[in-house]
Amino acid sequence: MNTLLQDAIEAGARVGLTGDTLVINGGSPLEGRLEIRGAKNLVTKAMVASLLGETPSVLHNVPDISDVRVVRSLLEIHGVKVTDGDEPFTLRLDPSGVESAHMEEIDAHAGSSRIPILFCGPLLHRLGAAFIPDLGGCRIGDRPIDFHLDALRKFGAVVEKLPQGIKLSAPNGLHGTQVHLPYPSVGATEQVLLTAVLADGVTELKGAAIEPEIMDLIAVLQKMGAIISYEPNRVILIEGVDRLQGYEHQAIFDRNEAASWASAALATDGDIFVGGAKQQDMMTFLNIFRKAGGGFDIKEDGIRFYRAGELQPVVVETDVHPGFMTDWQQPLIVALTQATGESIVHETVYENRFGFTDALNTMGANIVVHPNGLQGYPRRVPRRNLEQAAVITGPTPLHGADIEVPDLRGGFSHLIAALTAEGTSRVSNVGIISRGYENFITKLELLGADFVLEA
Ligand SMILES: CC(=O)N[C@H]1[C@@H](OP(=O)(O)OP(=O)(O)OC[C@H]2O[C@@H](n3ccc(=O)[nH]c3=O)[C@H](O)[C@@H]2O)O[C@H](CO)[C@@H](O)[C@@H]1O
Ligand SMILES: C=C(OP(=O)(O)O)C(=O)O
Repeated sequence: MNTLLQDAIEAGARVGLTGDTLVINGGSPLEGRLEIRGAKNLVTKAMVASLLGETPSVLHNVPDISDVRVVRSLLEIHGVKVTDGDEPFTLRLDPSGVESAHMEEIDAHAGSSRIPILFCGPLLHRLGAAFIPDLGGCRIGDRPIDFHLDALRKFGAVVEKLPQGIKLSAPNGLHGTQVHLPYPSVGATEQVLLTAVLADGVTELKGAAIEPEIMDLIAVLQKMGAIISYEPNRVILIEGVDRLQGYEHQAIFDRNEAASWASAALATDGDIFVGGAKQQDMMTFLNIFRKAGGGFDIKEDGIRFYRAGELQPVVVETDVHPGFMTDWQQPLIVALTQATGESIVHETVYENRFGFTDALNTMGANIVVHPNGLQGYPRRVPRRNLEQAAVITGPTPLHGADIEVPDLRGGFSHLIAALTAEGTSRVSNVGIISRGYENFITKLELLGADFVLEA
């Protein structure tokens, strides 16, 4: 690939363009070394937390992904001065000039990400009012925000639903409260944390999500002066304080990106060293990866992933932490199409997260999706009404096809499928992948992938 073309693709990825098509010649292993940076699912939230401080914050290990650019822009229209730090991959966020944004500027962010909902608490504390545009993020289910709004009302917020979003005010301030989440929602837990830290009094959150990215957000908030304790059985206690300062923090690595490249090594019979990956937060993934025939070497500075033998079928149930994360199943399923026997993936977190398998079937895979889940199978995770299951029967050689990226993780799995398949594939809409995978085009090139960009 020539340099101009490379620059063009990277520029496209930087602005989050969605129209690009990669023409991929598959069938060769991905081999080499790449570095990953901070987690999309922490960095964006830590950026929002900067709104709560009275002094500037400094965030290290920030990836160049489009979700970060969306949050940066939202912070900027609210008067936060966001500048590149002195070191690479560092942002300095100065909230001293926070102000109400103009409606049309906020509107421009409608549908771009799910993070705007987390501006509620911080903006209510800083300005007494907030307007949140309609949310974006991956279309993988209904993705309601009822837990968020119920919790905000308990703190004393008044919520008004408008056609373009929601309007919030807190005429009597925000007060500590008791919240019991019906399901350990990541976003709703973060909503409670970001609201409770400056609320008047103590908040008890039951049924909290405890993903590593949430623990890292708690670390950020503690650095700012918050008092948060994590009790047994998913209970978090937050003692509200009067003021918070800025933080300096190194974001936790992106375990979703690490798991994606690991699955790419497994599917293509490759060998990939993922610099920055850490064992501790990937243990559940590593167990399944090993059972599926993957090998890994844990090093101080990252993890090497490869095939250790014949691929084996596995049964996986996605779950909240410390379970197998829903964002890991799509890339892994591509590898499972090459395993001998029947694998089953029970998707218990979202109700519509197997749409990407249609494209895999057109490439020769044998994947049957059961929209209401599979009854009668022994299960570790209690069944939820929204559950789906995919049965993957392999091995099935994959062949090239024209496919369109539907969402972030499904999109990455399409890339892996095209790289695994014999022949040529046209993968369109790849810009979406830049929401969560920094410079994925450069990384593919580093790993020896054979592809060109079709304008
Ligand atoms: C930006 C970010 O961090 N995204 C992650 C976050 O998404 P997100 O925070 O949106 O996911 P949640 O944990 O909130 O959602 C989990 C489940 O709870 C339901 N729910 C959630 C909120 C609510 O008010 N009502 C409700 O019913 C959802 O529809 C879903 O079925 O956690 C997910 C689960 O680990 C990951 O897949 C996403 O990558
Ligand atoms: C579902 C995801 O992200 P978001 O919540 O930002 O849509 C994801 O990262 O796979």
